[in-house]
Amino acid sequence: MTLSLGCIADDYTGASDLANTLAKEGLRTIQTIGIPTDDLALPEVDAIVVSLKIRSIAASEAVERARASDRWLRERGADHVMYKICSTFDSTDKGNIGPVLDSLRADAGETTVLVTPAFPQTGRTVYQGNLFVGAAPLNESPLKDHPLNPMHDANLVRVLARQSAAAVGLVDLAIVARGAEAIVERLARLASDGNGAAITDAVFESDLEAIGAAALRQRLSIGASGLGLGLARGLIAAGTVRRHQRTAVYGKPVAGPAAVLAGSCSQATLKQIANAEQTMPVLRLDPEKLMNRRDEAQLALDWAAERMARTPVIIASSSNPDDVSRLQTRYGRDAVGQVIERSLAAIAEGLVERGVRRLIVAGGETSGAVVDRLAIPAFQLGQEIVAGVPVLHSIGSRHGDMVLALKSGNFGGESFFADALAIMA
Ligand SMILES: Nc1ncnc2c1ncn2[C@@H]1O[C@H](COP(=O)(O)OP(=O)(O)O)[C@@H](O)[C@H]1O
Ligand SMILES: O=C(O)[C@@H](O)C(=O)COP(=O)(O)O
Repeated sequence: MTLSLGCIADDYTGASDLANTLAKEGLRTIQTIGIPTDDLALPEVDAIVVSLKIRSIAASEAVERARASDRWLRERGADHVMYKICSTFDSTDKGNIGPVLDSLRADAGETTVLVTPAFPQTGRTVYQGNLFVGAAPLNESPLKDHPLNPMHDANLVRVLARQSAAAVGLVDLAIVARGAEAIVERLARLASDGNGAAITDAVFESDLEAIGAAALRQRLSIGASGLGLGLARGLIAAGTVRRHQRTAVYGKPVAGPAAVLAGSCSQATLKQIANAEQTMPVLRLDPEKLMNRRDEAQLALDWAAERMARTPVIIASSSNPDDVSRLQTRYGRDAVGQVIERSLAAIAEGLVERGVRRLIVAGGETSGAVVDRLAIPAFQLGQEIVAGVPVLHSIGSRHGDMVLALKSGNFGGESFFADALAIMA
């Protein structure tokens, strides 16, 4: 297999979002969980998205895993590697976007790396280096209350400069609007001024096409699904890849009960849970008890077992920002995140042992914990449910065929869970 595009995603929902975009644009794409083992049979593809869970771990470890994935992808022919970050630039002043960028840039021998989290389909746009979520600047959006990486600054030139060892410049919209050559010239100028990265404005798909064409002149780029769209269109326009009709895998219907697990505390997910509560049973886990009682997961499984032969069930730890911050003050941010992720992963395993084969997970870190516990090695792309969230068909799962949807906390409308379950039926 010779890859035309290699991708490394810093979380699993982000990986499925990017893989969905690449597949929609005509690239044969699969999502792997980490670097696949040699014995995993993979179909012939144009692009692989290696999913890592490195958004909120120690920067040194994130760097090590990203570099290993980069080497693996390049050994399989990928000339260009895209590092997929969140469209809301989820990170802290310690990283991990900056440290990973610095190390992948050095490995690729690049001077100034193009960076853009724009994803207009989901309302993420960048202007003068400032990230907007819909109409709100990032720091006024619900991301200001994220449990692990609250975002308090919309100016990404500043945000990235705090994380990266190198200086950070800007390719503004006026330059992007002039097309790929103008972007390349601006990057060269930024390089000669000593910048290691360039936040790049983008508002419309045409901006992303110019950005994709410019990025392909280099060996590395960093961004969200919008950049993936630009790279895919650039590869096809250049004749490097033949556009394949999107062949969403429909597969054999997967029988058995369906369940939803939610660990995201985003406003979108909170609304989706409230909406679903009108039509299906929802168990709201008590986060305080999860922190203290070992049998909480077992109680949740008993609750689910009584219901799931008749109806899909939802089990959620999600709380509003005030409750999240109270719990974190008491137990510490990292401890809370890890304990709750572990509990939801244990519940996922118990549900699958009891026959669940269709599973929706809300939350990136939560999805990582669940998929790791289920030890699913890779996914083929199925139908798109909403922008950024595809149906995923397991490859090589020890539980037999499974169908999953890994939903970014922030994605999807209020009826997402019912809509997704209908498509996954
Ligand atoms: N009630 C809660 N209080 C505090 N933290 C929580 C609660 N429920 C879940 N969490 C943690 O919040 C984090 C949510 O992150 P994630 O799953 O990535 O969601 P999102 O996609 O919205 O970013 C996880 O680490 C999860 O364990
Ligand atoms: O780019 C995005 O917004 C998503 O693909 C993404 O990375 C999701 O992260 P979570 O919100 O943590 O699920």
